[in-house]
Amino acid sequence: MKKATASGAIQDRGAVQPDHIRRSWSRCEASGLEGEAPPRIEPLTSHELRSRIEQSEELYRRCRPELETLRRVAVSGEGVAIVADPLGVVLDCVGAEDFARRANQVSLSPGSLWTEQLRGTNGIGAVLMELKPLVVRGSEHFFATNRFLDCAAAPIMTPYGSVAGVLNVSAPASTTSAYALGLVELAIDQIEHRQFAEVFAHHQVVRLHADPQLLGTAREGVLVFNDDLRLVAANRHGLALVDIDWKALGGRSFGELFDVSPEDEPGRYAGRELRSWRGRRLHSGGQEKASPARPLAGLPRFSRASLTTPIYDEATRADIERARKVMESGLPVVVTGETGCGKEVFARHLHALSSRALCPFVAVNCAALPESLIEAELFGYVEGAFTGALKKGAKGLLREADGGVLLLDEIGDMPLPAQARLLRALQEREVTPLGCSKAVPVDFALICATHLKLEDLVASGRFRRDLFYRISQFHVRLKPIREHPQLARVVSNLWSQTTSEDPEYRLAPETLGRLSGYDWPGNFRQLAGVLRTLFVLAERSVEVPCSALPVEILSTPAELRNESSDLQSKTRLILQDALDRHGGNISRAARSLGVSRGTFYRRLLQAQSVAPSEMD
Ligand SMILES: Nc1ncnc2c1ncn2[C@@H]1O[C@H](COP(=O)(O)OP(=O)(O)OP(=O)(O)O)[C@@H](O)[C@H]1O
Repeated sequence: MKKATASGAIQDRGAVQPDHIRRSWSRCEASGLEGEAPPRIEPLTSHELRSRIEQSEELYRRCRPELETLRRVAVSGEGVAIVADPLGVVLDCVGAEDFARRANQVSLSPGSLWTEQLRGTNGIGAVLMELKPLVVRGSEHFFATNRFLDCAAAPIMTPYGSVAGVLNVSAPASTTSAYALGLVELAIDQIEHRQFAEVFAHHQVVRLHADPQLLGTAREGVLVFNDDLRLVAANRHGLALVDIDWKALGGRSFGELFDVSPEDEPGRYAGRELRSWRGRRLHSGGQEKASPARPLAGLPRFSRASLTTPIYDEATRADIERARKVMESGLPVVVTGETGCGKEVFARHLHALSSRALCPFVAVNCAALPESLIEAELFGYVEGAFTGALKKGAKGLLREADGGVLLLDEIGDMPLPAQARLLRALQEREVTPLGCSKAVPVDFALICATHLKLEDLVASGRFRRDLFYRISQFHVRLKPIREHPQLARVVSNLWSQTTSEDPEYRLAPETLGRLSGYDWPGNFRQLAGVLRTLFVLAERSVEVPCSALPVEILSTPAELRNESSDLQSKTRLILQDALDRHGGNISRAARSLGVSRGTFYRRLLQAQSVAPSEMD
C-alpha cells in the first residue's frame, strides 16, 4: 500500500498544491496518519449527538435558514451541505440523497468527528486549523477513501473572533467550482451578521462600507464599541475595512481606528463619511445605542424568541394577556415553572407584545452571576469602586434595561444585600451605582422568574419579605408539558417547526404516541432537543420509527422513573443538607461539596425537576 505523503501527492498530480493543502498534509504526517483510509472511529451515539446539538443550539438555529438554501444548491450539484460544531462534529448534513449515502459510507454524517488529526486533510478539519475559507479538491484529501469528495468550507466566527462552527458543501470530485465557496461565504455572512442584530442592541454599533450601496446588507462591516469607545466585537468585513485583525479587539479605540478627534463618539458620524486611520474613505450607515436590534434588510428577524414560535394552550394565552395588562400598568410579573418549561421564552413573548417592544429586553440569570459581583453587575458602579472595576465604571443591567423589560431569572438566588438594593430601586425608580452617592432615574418593566416557591424562601429567611410583597402581586405558573391537555398536538406542532414544515419528514404514529406519553422532566427544552436530533437523523420520505427514540423514552416509564427519581431524590437530599448547613448560601454549600456554584445550581435544578409537587 502506498504511504500517503505530502510530497508524494505533489508528484502524483504534478501540480502545485495550494499552501493550505501543503500545510494540512504536513500536519497529518506529523500526527502519524498513514494508509489509504483513516482508522475506524465510532460515531457519537444519538444521545451524545443530542447533547452536542444542545450545546450548539444557537449555532444550529442560526444556520438553519442558510442550510436550507445551501441544501437546494447542493442538491442541484448532487452534493450535500454540512454544518459542524467548533470541535468538528457534524451536526447536520442535507442534500442529494445518493451522495449523502456515499458520504455516509465514509462517515460524513451527523455525529461523526471530522478533525484533521482523525480524518486527514478534509474541508471541515482544514478550516478548523487554518481558520479561513478554503477548498479541498478530490485528490487533495489525505486519505484515498475521501478522494471522491470536493469540499468548499469556511468558518463561522463569533463577534469576538472565536470559531462558532463550520459550514461546508461537499460534492462529487471535480465538480466544485469557486462558486460553491462563494455561496458558503455568502451564507456565513448572513449568519454572522445576524448575531450582531441579536447581541449588541445596547452598544455603539458602527456599520460601514466603502460602497454605500452595500450598507444594510450582510456584506457591510460591523464594529462594536463599548461605553469606553473601545472596540469589543466585529465581523470580518469590519476588521478588513479598517486593516486590523481579531487581535485588535479590546485594544483599539474608536479614535485610534478613525481619523476623528479623541472625544468624538461614533454617533456623530452616523450616515456620514469616515476616514480610517489608514486614510481609507468609508461610509457609515449609522450607529445604534440603546435601541432594539434592527431587522436586517431582506431577512426575517431571527431572535432567540422567534426561532421557535412558542406553543401555548388557551389557558396560557389568557395568562399572557393578563400578564401583559399587569406589566403595562407598571406592576411586576412573577413567572414560575420547572426547568425548561419556557419561563424566559414567555418573558420575551410578553416583551414583544408590550408597548416596550421597541426598547431593550435584558435577561439576567441571578444564579449564574458570581455572588461577589452581582450588585456591581445589576446596579453599576463608578470608576475605582472596587478592585478589578472597569476604568470608566459600568452602567449596570438595570440601566441597560431602561425603557424596556428586565427579566430577573432565578430571582430566588439573589443574595440578600442585592435584594435590599433592588427593593430600593423598585420603590424609588432610581438606581445608585456602587461608589456613587447620586441616584439615576430608571424606567423598566420587571419580570421575575423562578423554579422555587418564593413563599418558602421567605419563610426560611432567604428572601426578603418586603421584596416578596413588592414583586409578587401577579403570578403566572407555566405548567410542565406533561400536564398539557393535548401533548400530542404540542409534539406535532414542534416537529413541524423543527422540520421547517417539510411534509416529507414524518413521525410514525407509534413514535408520536411514545413522545406524547413520555413525562418530559426537561420540558420544552428536552422535547425540542429530542425532536431536533430525530430530524437530523431522519431520512426524507421515511417515517421516523420508534427505534430512533432515545432509550429513556423507550424504557418502560415506571421502571425508568423509579430509577431516576431514586437517584434524584438522593441528590436532592445531599444538596438540601448542604444548603441547610450553610444557611441557604449556595456558594458556601457548593464549596462544602467541592463543586462550583454553577454545578451545584444545575444539580439542584435537575433534582427538583423530578419533584413537580414542589412547584404546586
Ligand atoms: N412555549 C414554548 N413552545 C415551544 N418551545 C418552547 C416554549 N417555551 C420554551 N420552549 C423551548 O424550550 C427552551 C427552553 O425555554 P426557556 O429557556 O424559556 O426555559 P426556562 O423555563 O427559562 O428554563 P430554565 O428554568 O432552565 O432557565 C427554549 O429555548 C425553546 O426551545
